Amino acid sequence: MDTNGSVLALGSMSGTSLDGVDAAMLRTDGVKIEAFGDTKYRRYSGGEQATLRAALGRWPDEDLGQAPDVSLSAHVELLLTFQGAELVGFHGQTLAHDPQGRGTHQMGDGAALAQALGVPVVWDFRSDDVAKGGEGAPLAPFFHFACAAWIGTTVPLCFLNLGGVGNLTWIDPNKPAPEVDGALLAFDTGPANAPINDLMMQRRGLECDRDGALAACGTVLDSAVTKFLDHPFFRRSPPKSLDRDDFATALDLVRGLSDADAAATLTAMTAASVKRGMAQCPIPPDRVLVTGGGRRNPVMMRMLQDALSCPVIAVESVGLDGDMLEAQAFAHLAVRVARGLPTSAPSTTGVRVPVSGGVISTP
Ligand SMILES: Nc1ncnc2c1ncn2[C@@H]1O[C@H](COP(=O)(O)OP(=O)(O)OP(=O)(O)O)[C@@H](O)[C@H]1O
Ligand SMILES: CC(=O)N[C@H]1[C@@H]2OC[C@@H](O2)[C@@H](O)[C@@H]1O[C@H](C)C(=O)O
Repeated sequence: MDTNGSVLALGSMSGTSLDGVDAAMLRTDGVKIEAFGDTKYRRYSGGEQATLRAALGRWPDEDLGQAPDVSLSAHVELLLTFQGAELVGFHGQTLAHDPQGRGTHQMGDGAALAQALGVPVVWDFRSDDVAKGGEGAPLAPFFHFACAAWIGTTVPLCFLNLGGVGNLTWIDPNKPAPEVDGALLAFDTGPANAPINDLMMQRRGLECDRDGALAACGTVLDSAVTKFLDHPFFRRSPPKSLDRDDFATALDLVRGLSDADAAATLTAMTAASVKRGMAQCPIPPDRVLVTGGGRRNPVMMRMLQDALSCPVIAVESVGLDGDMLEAQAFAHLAVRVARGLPTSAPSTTGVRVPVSGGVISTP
């Protein structure tokens, strides 16, 4: 720990798209971002991805096959390549998420990781929040609040993460802390890339609609988008969260369409769900800063810009790294947990009171 209380933390994230592990160093006291550090990515092989995919939807008391070993060894391999970390934030792999039912399951043994790395590890970030009545997600918003301070904004803005699932954070940067009433509103917006990836895999054996190339050739079936928006999720008030496959019905709505029309329609569904979410923000944001893989899809970005009435731009425009923001978030959150600071609040997860989630394991 530095004399000013800041910690060199290493965060890691294995997201719902199951493509690999992101890791990033961050110097922070859990409040202020002092400096961004090294980032690295470790892709899952096809075989590893298939093992993880086979475990999706399973709970800790169910047979997870080789998935825990695959995930842990990928994390150890990647995280050992970093030097100087004083604390690790380990998100793990979400396999199942049902906050109003069975809870939330981020596969990963933080105690074993601490042993392997020889560094304290903060993990299981979401369970406490769920136990106290929260959605357990999204958790990046407390880091988004620190990012808003880092970029020096004085007007409300939004971060939009377009991963497998989409999530939106509205921020009033003039509030003194993220847990204060009115500082944040955060929630999952709907599916983002997951249904598009599933379509591409089913119809073409491809991982994703790279650069929106297929969607760009298609025509949106508006009636399918309207039916999609009929889902009860869109009538719920935020905060609210989703499991990766909660919107499997989206694929049914495009079943009869050509590949290109189906890709275009699923992409339009993502934009339409963000538009719905934006209407739930307290006041319109100055701009929407987009992070996550979806910002690389120009068709998705164009549809979003057409749907929203403020600039929609990638986070790179303000000097942030849209591939690593979630890994950085779990570095930041790890330091908050170590310092006993909250990581979620009623306005981000619906938890009854602000909660400092997470378990700390020492080597
Ligand atoms: N060039 C691209 N063109 C189109 N889509 C892309 C491109 N690059 C990435 N993507 C999409 O982004 C996805 C990966 O996004 P990201 O890494 O943000 O997801 P994640 O972190 O796994 O998910 P989540 O945030 O839901 O946990 C890919 O699966 C793909 O669908
Ligand atoms: C349960 C879970 O892992 N949710 C993820 C998922 O991926 C995006 C969205 O759904 C978000 O709610 C969350 O991840 C980010 C990192 C978060 O907690 O902020």
